[in-house]
Amino acid sequence: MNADVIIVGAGAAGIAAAIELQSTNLTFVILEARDRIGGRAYTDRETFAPTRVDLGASWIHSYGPQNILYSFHQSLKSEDTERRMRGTELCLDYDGKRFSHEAIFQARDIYLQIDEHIESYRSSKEAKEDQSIQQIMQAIYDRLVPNSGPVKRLVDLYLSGSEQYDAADFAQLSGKQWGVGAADGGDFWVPSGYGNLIERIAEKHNLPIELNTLVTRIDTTDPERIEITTLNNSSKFYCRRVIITIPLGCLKRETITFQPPLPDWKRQAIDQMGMGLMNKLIIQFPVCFWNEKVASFVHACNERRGRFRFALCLPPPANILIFLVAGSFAHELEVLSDTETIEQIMKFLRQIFPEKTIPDPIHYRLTRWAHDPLSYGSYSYFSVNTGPHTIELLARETSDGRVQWAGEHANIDDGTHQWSYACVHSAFQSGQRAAKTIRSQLCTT
Ligand SMILES: Cc1cc2nc3c(=O)[nH]c(=O)nc-3n(C[C@H](O)[C@H](O)[C@H](O)COP(=O)(O)OP(=O)(O)OC[C@H]3O[C@@H](n4cnc5c(N)ncnc54)[C@H](O)[C@@H]3O)c2cc1C
Repeated sequence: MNADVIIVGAGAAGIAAAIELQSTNLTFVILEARDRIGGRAYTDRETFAPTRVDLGASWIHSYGPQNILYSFHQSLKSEDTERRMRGTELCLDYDGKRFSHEAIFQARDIYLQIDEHIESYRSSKEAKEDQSIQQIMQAIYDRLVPNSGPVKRLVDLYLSGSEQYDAADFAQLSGKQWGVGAADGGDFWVPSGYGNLIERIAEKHNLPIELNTLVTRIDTTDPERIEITTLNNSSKFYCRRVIITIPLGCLKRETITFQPPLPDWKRQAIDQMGMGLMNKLIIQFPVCFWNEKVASFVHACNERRGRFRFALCLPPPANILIFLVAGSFAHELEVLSDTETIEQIMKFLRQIFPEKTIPDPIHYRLTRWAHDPLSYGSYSYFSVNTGPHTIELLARETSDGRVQWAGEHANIDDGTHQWSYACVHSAFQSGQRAAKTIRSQLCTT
């Protein structure tokens, strides 16, 4: 098959690139390995029906009229009643009790001092060498945080919020990039599912997508045409330009062979940028044994930061708890069986709700994004010695501009406050940018 442009991957980046190409007279097709579109934005409609639950992205970050995905949501939202996640957030100690005001006050103060310390390292010109957040904060942490007790647990809880957001541990995260790329604005929970929204955007545009088509090789040796080999059909695809949107985790594992091999600078950027892990443990109960006005809870623990630290609570009739686990703890859980993980969660729930009789779950779904061969992780993070310059390399074209790169990890910093990475709208923006470049290369008007 021949096309002017082939887009590899039908996640947010691939779909955005295709929509952009529709305004040209170029022929194009998206090749997608899965039997569905959306990639890491995927809504499970079956397990908890009629409730829909996102297994990947669920919030439009920095939402508002400037965010194209929020604009799409507003124009397509017939089935959504607009709402953010409302309700209270509970903050629970390891045994389910509330913290005293005094402990909260003290812990906040210490947390702000640690945060300020990392921030001053980040902005100081002397800090030429990058270090992990763990290294930067160790001394001040040891000095300010008590060895045990509620204040320590609370400080750990506050700190682990950043680890959860970045889907990696402080020992891996770059101190120089602390807070970089976290665009302003609130988070909007897409009630009918972020994956569902992406599907509806694609449907509305009636995009040409070949599902179940795993790309294995991209050959740019011939200057006239690029040859694309797929696993499941003997015929090859030929094109003038290709846009690669497969996840950073797949690029790290070299799931596609490039001929000629990728230049060293590209390979190094792929190797250096971090691929984080965030998993969702979604559990449905026959009854709502928690206060149904509670929208989420955070939990402090004794042993180590960031275990079952955060759960979203969907009220009746859904009766669903969604735990978000990240970093090394998420990796540890991925290798356990479902039964072992559910046992851990039930033990945990019985510990924090000791006065309740908690029934066994009726349905559950546990994601394993690190073992998914079409993502190998959840989303990118700045590891030590990486930064926006690494994203610029990840996004930079190869093969004389015939190969364009997009995806959540390849959204170039445009110098505005709107810039972001590692999220659905960064993927979308990167796809638009790649397609615009091809339009400027191949179209005269
Ligand atoms: C648990 C979790 C929670 C998240 N929460 C949020 C959130 O609340 N808000 C937010 O904005 N972001 C969130 N994210 C991140 C967000 O989901 C991603 O940044 C975004 O969806 C990435 O889009 P993409 O197009 O770059 O990649 P993908 O969506 O991964 O698309 C790439 C596509 O390429 C396909 N592919 C891979 N290899 C091949 C191949 N060889 N041949 C053909 N096709 C291939 C894949 O199947 C996939 O469909 C979350 C992610 C996870 C996992």
